[in-house]
Amino acid sequence: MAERAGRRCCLGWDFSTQQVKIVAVDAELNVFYEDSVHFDTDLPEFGTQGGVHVHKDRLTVTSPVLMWVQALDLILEKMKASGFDFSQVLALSGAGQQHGSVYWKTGASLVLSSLSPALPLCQQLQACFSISDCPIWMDSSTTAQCRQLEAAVGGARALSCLTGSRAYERFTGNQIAKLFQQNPEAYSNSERISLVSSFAASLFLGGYSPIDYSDGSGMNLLQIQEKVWSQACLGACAPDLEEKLGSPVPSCSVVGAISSYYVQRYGFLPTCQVVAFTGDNPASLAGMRLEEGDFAVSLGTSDTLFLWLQEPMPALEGHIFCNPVDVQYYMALLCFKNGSLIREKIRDESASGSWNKFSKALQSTEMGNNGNLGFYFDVMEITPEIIGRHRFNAENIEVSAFPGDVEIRALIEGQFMAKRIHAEGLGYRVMPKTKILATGGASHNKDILQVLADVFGAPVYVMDTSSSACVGSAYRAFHGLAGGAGVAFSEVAKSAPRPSLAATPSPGASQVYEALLPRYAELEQRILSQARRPLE
Ligand SMILES: Nc1ncnc2c1ncn2[C@@H]1O[C@H](COP(=O)(O)OP(=O)(O)O)[C@@H](O)[C@H]1O
Ligand SMILES: O=C(CO)[C@@H](O)[C@H](O)COP(=O)(O)O
Repeated sequence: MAERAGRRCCLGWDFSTQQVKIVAVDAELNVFYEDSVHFDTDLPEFGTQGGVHVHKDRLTVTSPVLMWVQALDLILEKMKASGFDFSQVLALSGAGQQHGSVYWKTGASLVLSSLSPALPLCQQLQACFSISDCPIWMDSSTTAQCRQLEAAVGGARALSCLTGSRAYERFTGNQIAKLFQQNPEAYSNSERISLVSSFAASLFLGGYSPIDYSDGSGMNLLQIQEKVWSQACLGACAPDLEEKLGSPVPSCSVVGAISSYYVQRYGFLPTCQVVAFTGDNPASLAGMRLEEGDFAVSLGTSDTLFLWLQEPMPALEGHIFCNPVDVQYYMALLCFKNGSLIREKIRDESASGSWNKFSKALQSTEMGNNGNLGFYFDVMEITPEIIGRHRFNAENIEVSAFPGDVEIRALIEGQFMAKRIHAEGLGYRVMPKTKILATGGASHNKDILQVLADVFGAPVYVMDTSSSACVGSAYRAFHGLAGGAGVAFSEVAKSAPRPSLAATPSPGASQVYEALLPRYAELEQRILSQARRPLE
């Protein structure tokens, strides 16, 4: 997309699972530049599928750290080639896929702070990481470490009250504990441990960026009320961890000025400020300017559902994070691992790989799918912990297959019923004024959004760009620049374009789903109890 000269702007980055994306947002909060680098297709030499490597045990999932570095080189070169005027950038911020961790080798900070503008980052940072493949949010290999952490702090509920979540396999503290137990040398050779978000900020700073409170809440290490690392959790995970993490900071903090590397190589001004990076879901909350009572549904690689919370309500399911735009508040989040990738698989199997045909199947089938329901968890789901595909006919009898169109509707209805049931299980209710704000790649698909509106019985809104994490990051950069905590984020973002209406509930939807939702919940329980039985 061509740059328009002379626009003062902030940049918003997103280092997500499948790609690195960027937007430039001008002072009137209009997006005027968008770009992305897709890991699988633009950097095939790393051999990722969906941006990740799934290991032989099917539980360990990693991404190469140098792929993220090279993606940044590539996207900056693309911007430069398009004539983007970096001297107009006042500040930048960004987001990262949550929970993933990067291990900087002893001595790396020296390399980071003395980068030569003549060379790309990836050439200079090659030897800077004590492990080349970083654990990411899809990893579920740390069950033993989760149980150890919960035991150390008095159980799952105690951990949830302290850190906002019971122990989850993908949460960074448990991943660090696994690294320390299995590869103590790599752990002790790491002078700093970053989240993907703070790692990306560090690349821009030319020095280590602190972890922000909101993304830091996804580690099982941060006391979300006091906003300090929990000594009990640190101690249970690995020795000397506090110094490797650095102190956490409010999400709206300016963490420094951009490194001279970017000034000399790309023409940024040395005054360009870097505002703390955060998690992609918190950044989306900022981008969608979520209000209390609204539900946000992100349909990216993962599906997530999140909302703004006044008070933390820790539970044994779901997560409470510190709020990324107002340090007094919180956000609740549910994560569903089988999101876009299973939609793609069913599209390939039942709609010849075409989103168009997938949509036609949704259009040609009835709400409620004549009573046919499905659960599609090709990888171990997070919410709830189920694996496998399970299909039921209107008599609740498990069947082995559905016709293609029925399969597609069963998948999409099932995905949204699960979201509503689990959100309601935590006490969050759809009210008459509830809006659903949808984002992520699949929010391009109006027919998927129609099912979302029908299942929730609420209107669905979308932003002009499906990359609300990038847009939210740019808004957060303006917020940090304006003074951060001393200024209301809503004031800074007030002129931002409003989301537009994409779908309203169809007539009769509430009757159909009021009948179907309890059935879905019962069948989910049935699958869960069958899965548990062999262990008992
Ligand atoms: N028209 C569409 N209908 C449904 N899903 C789509 C459509 N276009 C893109 N997607 C999905 O969007 C996903 C990428 O979403 P995105 O939010 O960019 O991911 P992430 O930020 O996790 O890298 C792809 O995996 C793809 O399945
Ligand atoms: O694990 C979570 C949230 O807890 C995921 O939502 C990750 O943050 C990945 O995000 P996407 O790349 O799917 O947007």
